[in-house]
Amino acid sequence: MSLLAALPPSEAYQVAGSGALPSAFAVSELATASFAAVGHELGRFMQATSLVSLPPKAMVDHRLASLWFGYSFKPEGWDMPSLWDPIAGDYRGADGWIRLHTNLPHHRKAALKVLATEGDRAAVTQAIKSWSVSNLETDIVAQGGVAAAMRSRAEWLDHPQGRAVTRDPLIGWHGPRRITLRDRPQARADRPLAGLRVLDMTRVLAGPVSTRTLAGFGADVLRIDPPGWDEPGVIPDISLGKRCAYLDLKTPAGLEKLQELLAQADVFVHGYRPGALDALGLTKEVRDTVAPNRVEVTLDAYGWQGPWATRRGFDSLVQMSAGIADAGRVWAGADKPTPLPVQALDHATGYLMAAAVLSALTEAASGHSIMDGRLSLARTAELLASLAKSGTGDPITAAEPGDYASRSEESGWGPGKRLNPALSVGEARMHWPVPASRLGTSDPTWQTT
Ligand SMILES: CC(C)(COP(=O)(O)OP(=O)(O)OC[C@H]1O[C@@H](n2cnc3c(N)ncnc32)[C@H](O)[C@@H]1OP(=O)(O)O)[C@@H](O)C(=O)NCCC(=O)NCCSC(=O)C(=O)O
Repeated sequence: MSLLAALPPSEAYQVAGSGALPSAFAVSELATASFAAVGHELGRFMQATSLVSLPPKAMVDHRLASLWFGYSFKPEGWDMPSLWDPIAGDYRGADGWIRLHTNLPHHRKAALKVLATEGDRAAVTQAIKSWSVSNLETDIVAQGGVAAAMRSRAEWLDHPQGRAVTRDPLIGWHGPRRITLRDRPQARADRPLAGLRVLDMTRVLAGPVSTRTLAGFGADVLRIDPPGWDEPGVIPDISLGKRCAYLDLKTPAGLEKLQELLAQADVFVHGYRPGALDALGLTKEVRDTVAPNRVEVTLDAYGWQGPWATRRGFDSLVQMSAGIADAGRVWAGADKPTPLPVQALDHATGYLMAAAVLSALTEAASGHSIMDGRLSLARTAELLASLAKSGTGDPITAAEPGDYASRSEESGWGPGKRLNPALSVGEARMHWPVPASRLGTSDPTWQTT
């Protein structure tokens, strides 16, 4: 059994272009290598499913790969909503810095409750001044909120959770199973994932990047969210190529419908913290019973062992915890947290999740048993920290008109331009006939038969 364990060696793929996102870390190198991981695994899958006789070499456009780690969509004649809630951000406490993540209403409520303020930014700044940042982090997390104190790399590597993360493999594979893949007569060398049904229960950026990637090679992706859920700052970017439906899994009818969809899915990708799916009635036993032939890949924020294994989290918080924002501060000569220029932990984890799905599909197509794959933002941070910067060429700062497709995309909000794809694998070039659409706008049904 050889399930994906690491980034592919550089001789396994071709790269065009040069440049680097300005950073203390090898962000552009990570971007190119994580696209390459998808391409490499897709090539192997194409061979395993007899779409090609030999795996074609992946071709990654280095500049575009870096740009896709930022925003892929540029609205024409309208503005994207802000990515951040007005209170989200970095604050100085009595003994250091802390970041609050308040984009989701229940996370905002938890933070404001601990700070005992109704809260505009000025009131929150004032309230945090007297707090020890690690006490504040503990109290907000205890209320079901999300926040992270800034730690140095050395502090993180000495922290019980930092130590636990370094014991996690890049992709943890668990629970060997044998599965039988469905025939997909639609699949072709230029659209290798056509007909592949991917059930997507991921949120914000990391998980949704993985399913956007699979859709880019033809997969039928159906995203499920709780009724009313929205992430306005990111959905136009990451709902590309997907259909999005609401289902209330706390009702018997919603749960039954979800199980029906899962039973028909080839792939299940989710970003529910350890235990969160179980609480909704979708335990591993239920998933194995309902959908024994699925491939399953998931992510969490802080890793799969250690005291923070079930902690809620986002890229910008993991950057604070894991010493990335502090190393950026030192590199930039700044007096405040300095994060990566893009949310690289999310994006790299997303592409690696897509590569993990393809790796498991290849094993299954080759008649081997598979396992469920687990990734985390914190483990991806360790991968980033281990990469050397090799960047030559001009800094990659912002996308230019030539980086975008010439034709506009009619998204669910209005027209816009999408970045040109960064990856091709033989005849297969990423593209998305389905434009970005709002959450909850499709029926919870599969498009492909
Ligand atoms: C994404 C999260 C932070 C979201 O946090 P929360 O909304 O607080 O998560 P929870 O799972 O606890 O869900 C909150 C509640 O919603 C309920 N819930 C969830 N889905 C449903 C549906 N479909 N129907 C009904 N109810 C639902 C769930 O049971 C909980 O109920 P109650 O228990 O009754 O309240 C977390 O899930 C997480 O850390 N996931 C792992 C890492 C990850 O994916 N992070 C986002 C990507 S990082 C990223 O993209 C970025 O940084 O940007």
